Amino acid sequence: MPDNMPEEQAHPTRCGFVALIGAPNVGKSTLVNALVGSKVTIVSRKVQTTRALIRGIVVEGNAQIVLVDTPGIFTPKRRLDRAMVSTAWSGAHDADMVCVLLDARAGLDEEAEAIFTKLEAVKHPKFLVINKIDLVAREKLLALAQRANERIAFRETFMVAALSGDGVDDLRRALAAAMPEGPYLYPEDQMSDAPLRHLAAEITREKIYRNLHQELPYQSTVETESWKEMRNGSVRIEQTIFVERDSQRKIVLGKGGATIKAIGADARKEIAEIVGQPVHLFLFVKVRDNWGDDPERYREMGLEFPKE
Ligand SMILES: Nc1nc2c(ncn2[C@@H]2O[C@H](COP(=O)(O)OP(=O)(O)OP(=O)(O)O)[C@@H](O)[C@H]2O)c(=O)[nH]1
Repeated sequence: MPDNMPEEQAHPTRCGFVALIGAPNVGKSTLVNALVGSKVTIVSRKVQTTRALIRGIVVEGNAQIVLVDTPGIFTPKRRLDRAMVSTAWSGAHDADMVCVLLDARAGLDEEAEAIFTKLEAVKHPKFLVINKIDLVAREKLLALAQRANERIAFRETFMVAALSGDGVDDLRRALAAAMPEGPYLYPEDQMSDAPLRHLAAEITREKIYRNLHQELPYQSTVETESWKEMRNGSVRIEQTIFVERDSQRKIVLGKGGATIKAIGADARKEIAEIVGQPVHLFLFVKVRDNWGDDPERYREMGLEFPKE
């Protein structure tokens, strides 16, 4: 580049927020991972695993795209579920644009219809992303894209398979081009602004699901209580797993502590990979009654506490 042409003038940077909206299990977390190219949020076969807004940050060309990975939007029953839903929708209103995800196989089912109805009030530019195209025949995809576009005026429609990365590059480029001009909001090498403590807690939570399958559905939460950098370059992390009943505590501990040991070993390995230093992980299991009604737990998860 010639000296008399500063880079900013030749290529003004772009930066903006993209809210991902979709029914549970549509593949939002997988898509964030595919767009970012590194693991930032948890992928699970079980629905509703994303409790807080975790952002992935993508740099594409001269644009920084901040992805707001919204929790599954569904009919809220419990108080915690209502908090997730309202956080998700406020994310949509705050963003520069909205990516609406549809599961190619599920199509415009009841859940998708409910989301589309709510989307009518969201004025931001919208992309339609039909995911899991590997599972459905082409003609069906085209018909689905057409029907969805008759309901909502999408700016563009993308067909992707987030799991294999098919179509993801096109989507990333289009998102970059759609971002408003402006300076980067995050350092260029940052992939996620989720604090490491929170990420570490999410990793342990994922390992609990992995190790316990159906035994302990959605009644546990994990908090990182302490994070100490040691002089020898390792980090000492203490986490508490909160459950609702003593019977659940016993399940998490397992016979002779076997289950908690396995959870700890899995989590420690993955956290160490992410922080790039040796990790000593200490897990505690505590019973807390009705944590689902405790405002403090919501704040720690980055959610607003719903009034009713
Ligand atoms: N076949 C196929 N499966 C996919 C694809 N993308 C995601 N999945 C699977 O769909 C399931 C749900 O994916 P997630 O990324 O956890 O879904 P989510 O929308 O983030 O779910 P919540 O966090 O619960 O809202 C996982 O088993 C993924 O492996 C895809 O392109 N093709």
